[in-house]
Amino acid sequence: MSVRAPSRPGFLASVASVGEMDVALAAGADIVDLKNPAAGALGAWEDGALRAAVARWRAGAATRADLSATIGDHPLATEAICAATARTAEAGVPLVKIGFPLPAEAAGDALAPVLAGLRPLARSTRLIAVLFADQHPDLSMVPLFAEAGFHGVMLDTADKARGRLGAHLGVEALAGFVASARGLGLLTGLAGSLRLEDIAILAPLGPHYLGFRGALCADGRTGALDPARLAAVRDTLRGRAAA
Ligand SMILES: O=C[C@H](O)COP(=O)(O)O
Repeated sequence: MSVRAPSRPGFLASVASVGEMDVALAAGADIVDLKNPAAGALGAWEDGALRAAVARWRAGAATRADLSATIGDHPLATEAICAATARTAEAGVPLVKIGFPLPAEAAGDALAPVLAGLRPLARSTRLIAVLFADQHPDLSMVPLFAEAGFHGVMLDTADKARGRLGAHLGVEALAGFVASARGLGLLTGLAGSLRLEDIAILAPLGPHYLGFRGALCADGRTGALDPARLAAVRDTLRGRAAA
């Protein structure tokens, strides 16, 4: 599966409710990401809300925005990850984001059964692996996700109190991650308490999208979305392309 290289990074906005989904769509987000920030880095929505959001998104099919959802924070255990992924996919979410706590010191063997369990789901739903920059991730494992049929891979941070993406991985490491994932035909994303000023640093690395939550809220990532902040991120991303 190959993913076209971007002329500019797209705008992923994480939203906590159907109302916020509407706000993000109106603001021109490229991917609206259903996530419960109060329940953790990759906090999941309840089934009913997921299905309502999917129905609303489908009804507004004129929008070119894509729809993703996170499955919740889970340990690297096959049963828990596969069940949560299946639940999210069955709700009709087209892009499902799955967190993999993959510290470099962890045995690669721990990943194999999880990927084997997810492989059938990857045939019908676009799966995105999320690695956590603040957990010393083993980025050499990225090809394993491509081999398992994943659509994409992204970096985020697990502990939002421990600084932004750039506090954990330098530009060189991030550039290497993006280049190697793109080379494998994967959709690539970067996130992790990003602020407006991170866009100028990260956009030139060529990720397909940059993901935001905290920077879009007036009172922190568990607060409400602020349309003015959404517009500022959108405009900065677009201005970058025009430059
Ligand atoms: O997927 C993107 C995340 O929701 C980013 O959240 P954050 O900006 O609060 O780290």
